[in-house]
Amino acid sequence: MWLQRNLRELCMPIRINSVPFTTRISNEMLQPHSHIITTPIFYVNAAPHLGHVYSVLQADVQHRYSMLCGKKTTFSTGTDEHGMKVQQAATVLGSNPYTFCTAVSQQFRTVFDVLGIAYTDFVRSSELRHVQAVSNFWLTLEEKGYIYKGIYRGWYCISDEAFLSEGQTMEKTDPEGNKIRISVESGHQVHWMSEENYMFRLSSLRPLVLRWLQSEPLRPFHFHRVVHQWLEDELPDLSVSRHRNRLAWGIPVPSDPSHVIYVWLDALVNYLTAAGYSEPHFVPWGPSTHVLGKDILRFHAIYWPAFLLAAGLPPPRALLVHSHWTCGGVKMSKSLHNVVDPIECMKRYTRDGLRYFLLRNGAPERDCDFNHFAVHTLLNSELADSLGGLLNRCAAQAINPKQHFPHYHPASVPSSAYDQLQNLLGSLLELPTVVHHWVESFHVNKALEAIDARVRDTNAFFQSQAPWKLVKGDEKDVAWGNSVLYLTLEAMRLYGTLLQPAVPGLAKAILDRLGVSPVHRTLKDGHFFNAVLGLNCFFQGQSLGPDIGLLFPRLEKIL
Ligand SMILES: Nc1ncnc2c1ncn2[C@@H]1O[C@H](COP(=O)(O)OP(=O)(O)OP(=O)(O)O)[C@@H](O)[C@H]1O
Repeated sequence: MWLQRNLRELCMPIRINSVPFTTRISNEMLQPHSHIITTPIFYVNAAPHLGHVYSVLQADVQHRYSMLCGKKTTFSTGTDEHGMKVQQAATVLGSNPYTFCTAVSQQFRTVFDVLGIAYTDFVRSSELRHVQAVSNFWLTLEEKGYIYKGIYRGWYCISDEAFLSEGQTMEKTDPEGNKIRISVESGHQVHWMSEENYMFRLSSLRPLVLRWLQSEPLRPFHFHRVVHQWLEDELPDLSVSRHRNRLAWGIPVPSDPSHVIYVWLDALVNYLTAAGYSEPHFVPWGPSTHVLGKDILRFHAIYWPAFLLAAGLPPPRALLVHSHWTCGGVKMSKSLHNVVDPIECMKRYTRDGLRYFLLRNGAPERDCDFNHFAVHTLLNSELADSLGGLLNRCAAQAINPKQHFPHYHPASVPSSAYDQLQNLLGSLLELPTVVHHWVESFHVNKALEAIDARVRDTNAFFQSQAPWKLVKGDEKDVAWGNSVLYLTLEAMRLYGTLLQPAVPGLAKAILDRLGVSPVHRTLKDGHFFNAVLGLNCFFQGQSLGPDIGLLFPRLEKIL
């Protein structure tokens, strides 16, 4: 009775960090929206590093989390293969651009596969379907009167493939003592450009882009303010082609092959390519969620919605923006050669170890420095000791000789355990909603932090109730000992379910060890803590799966 009454109270809406949550799994979480999740296509001027892997990993979590909620999502990534930087990199190697791109694109694909990225489409911007999509998109913009021929005079940054106003550049003295101009944002050198090319009427779209921004598509919200500020500054029309004499490696303007299409217009359309834009019966695309680094915010938050609105297509539903991984405080970057190799990291920490570290330590609104000591400390503490330790303790042969989910006995709860049990259950019942809130707001780090905190609480509960002693006691003690085991196994089942998007391999190992069938691994079909809630719980009495040994062996000290 006590527990039933208190659980009713526990199911009331509660507030955490002043964010209102309703407990348990709400219908809103399980709406079967169908939408597309994307990463930017990655520029193939050199092999992938940890920063790229982080971007694609964040998108992978969004995709896998949508599936966990029973939603239909597609997830596209790929490689951006046109432009001056690729042309130059291929020339240096004496290769032709396409051969060069094929090799580097394959490197990206291999890293993503090894990392377990569950993309449903991989777009190469050199593919025919993409070339067709870009050509069709250009023709639509032209038909709707958004393209005209004009003279572009201004600064251009080859490294960022970006046009910059005077105010976005500054003067600097290079190490040889020469005065050069650089981009304020990226620090890369800019050059003066004056040439006739095709222009896009970006300035006329400012009101529509501002209206779209009112729907607050940017997460975290901090980036909304940044974009709003940009839109208040001058917004000149955008040069969207280069003369073929200067850049040959690109998609030709359909009506004028002496020009190639601006690489960012080309690259952004990959999202439409993945949605089938070049197919004859393209159905206007549904809600789109783009994951991107803050360095390419302007292209995604101003140019991309403007292009879409001009073409009569819906602008993105959400832009999930992350910050950068740094090495010694400097952005990890191909051109600076200060990169960390993701394959080496996976050899050292395992695939899920690396996934967990990046997702748990990377924060969307601030840069994060990579160092091996931090990886060791985190993985040993949270995966090996805390999560792995808890699984071992509640599933161990010695304490659970029948190797099953014992029955829960409501009447067995001793009064000395009321408060701890009530607090633990309260936080466990609300955990799916807490995780949902953080994943939706693009704070996967905080979702993992919340799970880790509950794992620690469960360990503390297990330690203080000492079921290994209870199961050897009298009938009442045995009933409570079994209830403690049931609660801990259920908590573990909840963690295994919620961890699937972030660390699919470890989560699978947990759920396999608990004997959870594949159909009960979604949020909808989890039915967590039913026995405590007075509902039918078919996990009671069910056998555990085979022993898996250590979930995550402790890492040796770094020498
Ligand atoms: N250090 C990083 N941390 C997080 N994400 C990154 C990092 N570097 C790149 N990315 C992500 O990958 C995308 C593509 O990056 P890009 O190819 O420009 O990498 P880069 O190493 O900075 O290259 P370059 O040195 O040639 O400018 C970025 O827009 C961003 O989303």
